[in-house]
Amino acid sequence: MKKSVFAVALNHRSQTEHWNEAFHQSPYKTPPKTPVWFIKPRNTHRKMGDVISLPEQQQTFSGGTLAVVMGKVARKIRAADAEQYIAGYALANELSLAEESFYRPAIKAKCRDGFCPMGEMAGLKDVSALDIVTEVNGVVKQSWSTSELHRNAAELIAALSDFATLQAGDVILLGTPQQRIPVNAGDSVTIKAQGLPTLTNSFSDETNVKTQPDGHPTLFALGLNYADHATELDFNAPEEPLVFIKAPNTVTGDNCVSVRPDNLEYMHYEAELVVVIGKTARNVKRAEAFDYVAGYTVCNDYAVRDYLENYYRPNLRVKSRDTLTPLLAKITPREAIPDVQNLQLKTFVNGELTQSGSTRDMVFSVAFLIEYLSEFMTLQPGDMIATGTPKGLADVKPGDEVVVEVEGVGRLTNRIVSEKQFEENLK
Ligand SMILES: O=C(O)C/C(=C\C=C(/O)C(=O)O)C(=O)O
Ligand SMILES: [Mg+2]
Repeated sequence: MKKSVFAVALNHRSQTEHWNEAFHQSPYKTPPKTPVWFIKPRNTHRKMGDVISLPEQQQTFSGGTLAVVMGKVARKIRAADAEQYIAGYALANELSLAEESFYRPAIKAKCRDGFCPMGEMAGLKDVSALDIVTEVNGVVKQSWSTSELHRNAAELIAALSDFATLQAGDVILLGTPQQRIPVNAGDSVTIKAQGLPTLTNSFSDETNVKTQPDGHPTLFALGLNYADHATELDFNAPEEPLVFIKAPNTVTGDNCVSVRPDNLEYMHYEAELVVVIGKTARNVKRAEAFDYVAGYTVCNDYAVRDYLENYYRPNLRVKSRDTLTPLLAKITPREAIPDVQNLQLKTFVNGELTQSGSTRDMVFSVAFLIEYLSEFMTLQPGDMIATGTPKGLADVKPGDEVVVEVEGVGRLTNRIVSEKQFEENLK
């Protein structure tokens, strides 16, 4: 599996029914209006037959589901046309710790090593009422039907491809019921559905069960990792890192354009230092963290604030839109930066300084973040961590030139264009 795996929370009726009351109260206040997307990054990917290592002292739950596999590039596809973009379907297991909150579907619960095995793909004509059956050690523990989903595969493709270009081989997991199945060391879990190759994986409590995952490097990003920025947004600084993942479709390069969707109130830049991982990191202690760093680069983590849905942020619609993460390709080697916690960050819009801060003010340092992430997942060479942005956000408009820079690391320039300009250039 080389491509992106997108997943959607709260797409099964039993889940929205279960959470309905809570979603009308604080902190949610209102149920989500658009799909609550998340990503299963490459460290989670496994195949049929792989042994999956379970986290210690925390219950893991199986979530048998259907995966739709894209057959060609899909951009702004209508649900009625989605069928022709589908290569086929596969069974998958969206493994998770207990789902306790839908404030950024938590990577700590969903993105552990091995938490997304997937079976072989097959072509199926009609998946509108497909029974997805989960067996544990040969005993049926769950059976649910895709007819119980809020949005079907075509509707999810339309919603996602509206802002994220999908590639052939990209996958969308269609969701799981509220009731998940506990799995324990020694269990063998099989997911079945008529017409699809069965998916079986066994589970172990040995921590050294490894396979070599392939796939896109993961781009982690930190929310509110500078206390002054959190204050600017009327938030308290987080007590634990707020990590989200950005999909490859959002990444663009130096001197490229970024598209500001039409009819918006507020889209802002975010200058960020990006850490590039140089070697496989698991259970790394803070004191050794820099041994695992290849170097540093710079990104601009644009966000469309109009699309933040109250408490469910940041869904991919806000932070993972096509072209909204310019990233400098040049990596400054670790050795060239003696103190990464003392670098100036700046943003200039049309030549005027609008954002200025120092990596000194990070809430969670680079070393802390590597220790934190590698405690529950394997970081691999090429993975990156965008470490958050300081205070000083401002709206950007079509025609603006935006430059973000990190002292000693690099400078990244891009220009904002309207949707109309962008679409015309594509013709
Ligand atoms: O913008 C917000 O409200 C907070 C946030 C993300 C923040 C960053 O990307 C950052 O601080 O660099 C979010 O998505 O909720
Ligand atoms: Mg950011």
